[in-house]
Amino acid sequence: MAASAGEMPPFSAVRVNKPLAFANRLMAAVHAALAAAFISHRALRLLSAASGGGVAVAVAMVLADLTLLFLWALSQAGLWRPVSRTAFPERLLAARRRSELELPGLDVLVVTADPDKEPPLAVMNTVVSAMALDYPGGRLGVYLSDDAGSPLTLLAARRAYAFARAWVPFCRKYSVQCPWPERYFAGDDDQDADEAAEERQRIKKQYETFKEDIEEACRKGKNSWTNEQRQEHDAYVEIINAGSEDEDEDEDDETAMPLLVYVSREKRRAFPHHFKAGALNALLRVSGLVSNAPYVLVLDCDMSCNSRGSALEAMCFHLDGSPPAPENLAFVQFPQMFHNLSANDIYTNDLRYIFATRWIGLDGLRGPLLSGTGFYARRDALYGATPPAATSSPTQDFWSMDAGELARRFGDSGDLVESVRNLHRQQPPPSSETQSRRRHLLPRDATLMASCAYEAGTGWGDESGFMYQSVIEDYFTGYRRIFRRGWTSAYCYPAPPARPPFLGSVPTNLNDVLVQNKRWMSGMLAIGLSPKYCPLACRELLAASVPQAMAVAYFGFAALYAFPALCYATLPQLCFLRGVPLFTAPWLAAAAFASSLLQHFVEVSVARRGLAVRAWWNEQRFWMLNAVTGQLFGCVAAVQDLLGVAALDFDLTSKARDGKLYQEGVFDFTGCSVLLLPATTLCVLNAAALAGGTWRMFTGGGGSALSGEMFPQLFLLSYVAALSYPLLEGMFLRQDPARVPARITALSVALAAVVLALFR
Ligand SMILES: O=c1ccn([C@@H]2O[C@H](COP(=O)(O)OP(=O)(O)O[C@H]3O[C@H](CO)[C@@H](O)[C@H](O)[C@H]3O)[C@@H](O)[C@H]2O)c(=O)[nH]1
Ligand SMILES: [Mn+2]
Repeated sequence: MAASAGEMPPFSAVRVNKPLAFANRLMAAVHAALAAAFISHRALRLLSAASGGGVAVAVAMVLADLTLLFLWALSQAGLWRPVSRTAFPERLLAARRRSELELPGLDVLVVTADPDKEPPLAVMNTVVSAMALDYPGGRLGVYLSDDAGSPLTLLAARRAYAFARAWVPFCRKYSVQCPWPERYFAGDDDQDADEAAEERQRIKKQYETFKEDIEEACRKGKNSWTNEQRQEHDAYVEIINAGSEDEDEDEDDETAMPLLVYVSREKRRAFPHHFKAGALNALLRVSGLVSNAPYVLVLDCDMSCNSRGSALEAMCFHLDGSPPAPENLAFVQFPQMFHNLSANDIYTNDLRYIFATRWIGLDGLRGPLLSGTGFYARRDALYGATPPAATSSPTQDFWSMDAGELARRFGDSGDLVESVRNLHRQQPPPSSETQSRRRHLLPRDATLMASCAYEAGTGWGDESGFMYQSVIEDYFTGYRRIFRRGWTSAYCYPAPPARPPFLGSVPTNLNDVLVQNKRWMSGMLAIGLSPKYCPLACRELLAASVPQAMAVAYFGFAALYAFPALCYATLPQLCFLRGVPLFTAPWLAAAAFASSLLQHFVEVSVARRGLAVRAWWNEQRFWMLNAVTGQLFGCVAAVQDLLGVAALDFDLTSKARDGKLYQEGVFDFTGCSVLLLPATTLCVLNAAALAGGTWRMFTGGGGSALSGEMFPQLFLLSYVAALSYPLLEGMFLRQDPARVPARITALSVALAAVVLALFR
């Protein structure tokens, strides 16, 4: 694991995108100046304004604009210094051939929670894809956590192993690019090698049998594992390799089968299970006992490996001790990309804002935020160590800690404590004897590691492992555990048309999307507003990097967009109806608005490598919709959480829908509930105000009505109406079952009427 010495060429390169950095900074300067002028104008008018209702409206608008400016300013950190990185795995491999370095062990942690919402076949595709990564089999372990403890998933895992015994060698032999069987057999690979044709047919048959078996088992097993059993079950750990035919064969490090371990942690209603973070911590412990690899890859069950190369690419950064690999590197993040995106992505599921823009910018500072899945992290960093003097050398913390302190932090399993200490040592590759022991013998404490009581009174979830205080464990862990302690990260973004390293699935109906956003927003706002954790009050983070603190804070406060959105969706409308102008400097308002639209348009187009009008429009629309739904309810939930009224929940997204309407670019309102109500109500209100106010404006309701001062509002209301057209259509024009539910429409009309009557 020696760092690359002077004569070795670096394993990675980094390039700053200077023209883009310049353009971003220029646009930021222009917008900052315009926004400041606009807000000052408004504030000055306010000072000289008459008293009464007008002042309250003006104060609200100034506060709304200040909130927008604040969030906008925080978001600029992620545009400041965009970079792109390249990894050179062939150099790494060459160094390895010259015995200048060893590849460290790698444990892949996959989590699943519900066999109904997360079909086992898809989960097993993820498992198998990870087993087929291009990495020495003797150093690769895949751990699957099944929070439901479902016998179906266990059975599927055993079948998956049997299939992998054919699949993994096949991928190795023919250097298959796509390790994800379902996609590979659907034709996603340049299946050119004629020599492989025969074997491919044979394995395809095996895959089909495997698939049928699992689907059959799912049909038969439906409803046989009750909700009760999902929430209350014992811990169970099984090394799937044990007892398989390869017992004594392939002990060669390179050609060995990777380890596959099934873990179902104990669940009891009386014990909080901390959702995904709790599952990952159980996996960290079990894997610590079994293989204790110094690096881990975390994967959601719906995010499969789509290329075999990511492991070696990640190691190019981790094992390269000298620049340009970042110093104190804790994790290498790969982008989340998705296999079921629609070309007309009406819910902006592609997460362009994060993975194709901000992470590239943050990579030029101290690295992107931890993003839940698709990252290769150092185990010791996740355990809560402080960075060592030199990258890729082990940290000292756990070595110097006394046994009592280690036991307090990690719990009192002597074996686990020993495994933590061992992280300090430069680990030699496991001998074939250890390997074979691992494959067959479950360590003594493995089941204990997955029990409810094990964490009681320890540092798990706070000082060690993934953090529990937020349902957005990735965001919070990245911020507190990693960046605050001085670690950094790197972003490995294979710009299209390069093969996406991982592909996940997106929710395909509006309600699922909003529920997911509400979870993200509430979880992050609970951190932003927390007196203890607020990123802008975190001295260590600010000392490490102010722009990084800004980026972390941006996400911590993003839900606050709900407030300006609510103001802008009601006040200009009500005032327009009465003929009261709100934008008394029309040109300034227009310029500030235009510069913000332009900046957004440039961002989207740069990410998409071409003028992207439709994607830009989709983002404008979804941003507006989400602000008064996911973000608004996120605010409510975060405040309830902070006040201790109701704890935040992790609503799982369903991965089992076909998403036909989403693919066609049609809004699917099925299952939409009260979460959508503010949006539909405001949409009706805006349409009514637009109609009524325009009528008044042109039929001479008041002498000054036609003066230019009303035009900004006329434009704003028209813009909102155009953006919200799918909602109007869904309420009043569509007849299909996926239209807005009738009771939501009725309620929205009634609520809008009440508001109009009250503030007429
Ligand atoms: O109690 C739980 C809840 C969830 N999960 C797993 O967590 C993963 C993510 O859940 P999913 O429903 O797919 O949520 P998403 O909204 O798609 O996840 C995004 O948001 C999460 C934070 O809310 C991040 O952790 C994820 O990486 C990120 O992809 C899945 O594998 C689940 O099986 C568990 O293991 N146990
Ligand atoms: Mn997901």
